[in-house]
Amino acid sequence: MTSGNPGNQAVLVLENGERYLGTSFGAQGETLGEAVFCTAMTGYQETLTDPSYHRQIVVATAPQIGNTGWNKEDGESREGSDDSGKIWVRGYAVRNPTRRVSSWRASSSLEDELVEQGIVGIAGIDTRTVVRTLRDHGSMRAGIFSGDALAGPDELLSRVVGAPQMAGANLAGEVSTTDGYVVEPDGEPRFTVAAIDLGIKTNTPRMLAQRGIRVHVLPAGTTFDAITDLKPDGVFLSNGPGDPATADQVVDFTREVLGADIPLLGICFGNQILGRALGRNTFKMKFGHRGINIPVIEHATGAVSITAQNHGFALEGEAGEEFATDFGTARVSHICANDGVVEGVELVSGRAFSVQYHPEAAAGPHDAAYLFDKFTTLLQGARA
Ligand SMILES: NC(=O)CC[C@H](N)C(=O)O
Repeated sequence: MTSGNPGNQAVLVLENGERYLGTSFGAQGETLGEAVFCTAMTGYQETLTDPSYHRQIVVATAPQIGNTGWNKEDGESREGSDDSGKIWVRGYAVRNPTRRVSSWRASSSLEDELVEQGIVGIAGIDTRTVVRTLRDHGSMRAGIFSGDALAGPDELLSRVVGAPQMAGANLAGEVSTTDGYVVEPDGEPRFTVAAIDLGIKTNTPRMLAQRGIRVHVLPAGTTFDAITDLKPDGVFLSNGPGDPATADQVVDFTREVLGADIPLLGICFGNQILGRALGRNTFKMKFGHRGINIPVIEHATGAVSITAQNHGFALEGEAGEEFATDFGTARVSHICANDGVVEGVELVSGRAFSVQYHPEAAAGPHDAAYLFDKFTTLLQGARA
């Protein structure tokens, strides 16, 4: 298994007019999205299949990508060709794709999978310079063009600036399950949780099920009345793509959950939703947090977790800040050690909590896995 077509030209065009000439990687054609960078050294399969990356062109800071090929186990999206997960990124920009796959788990190469799923990518560009641009000027719209889509510079730039912005994008409905499904624990279920799929990663229901939870994964747009029929012990709000400021329906839903005193856990988009339900606003970050070694401080204890993250928006707030809500006092529970951005909120009662990072750690460190245990303890306590 080798990466093919190294001779074919491709160009990455940024909204600010910068152009990076490289070779086509994966499918050929045109793709448009928001260019963001991810600093993970491993876990590209999980990154590419994370539905939160919908409409984004990911630039990998790790220079060598593709070493372990593509396998049937690590996909984070349920759909896709065979079981290895649908690729949700809009495009992929890398420095140096590996020429030979080296893993006993690989069923194909990364490039073959990109071709198979029609994902346009680019290789051989100076990704360090692209990342510096995105860091200095912020995430911005971009396009990758190759094959028949290659055209004059002005034409390509006008294609890029004609694409929609990420701010204001309402995307959860585009990635969510339409029918819903159930993930069962191995033994007898101890609890039932209604999980709202705003772009859920496969490992999240898996980690809940490992704790004896029957997980009903439900479409975005599910109403509070619809979940009460399930008599859930708790509600989970998933990660997902797009601008949380557009997610009014699920914010209203969450306020009903909080009003009914049902235990609630949120991850990433789910953290932004809980924050909004508690009366906070979100904002678009300059270039976001995307990687698997981002340090987060728990305000109450000072404990630091190294976390997996992928977000471009955040909640407004300060470390440890307490604020009044319609559901009792809430507080900012976690912040990012790098830049002070809010990384978690909770009701002081303990009934609802959420984090901006990814305890399911796919890929990533397991420092935050205890949060699923904390949720299970909350479900148990709510029954007593
Ligand atoms: N991974 C996520 O859930 C991302 C949430 C949101 N789309 C953001 O970019 O901030």
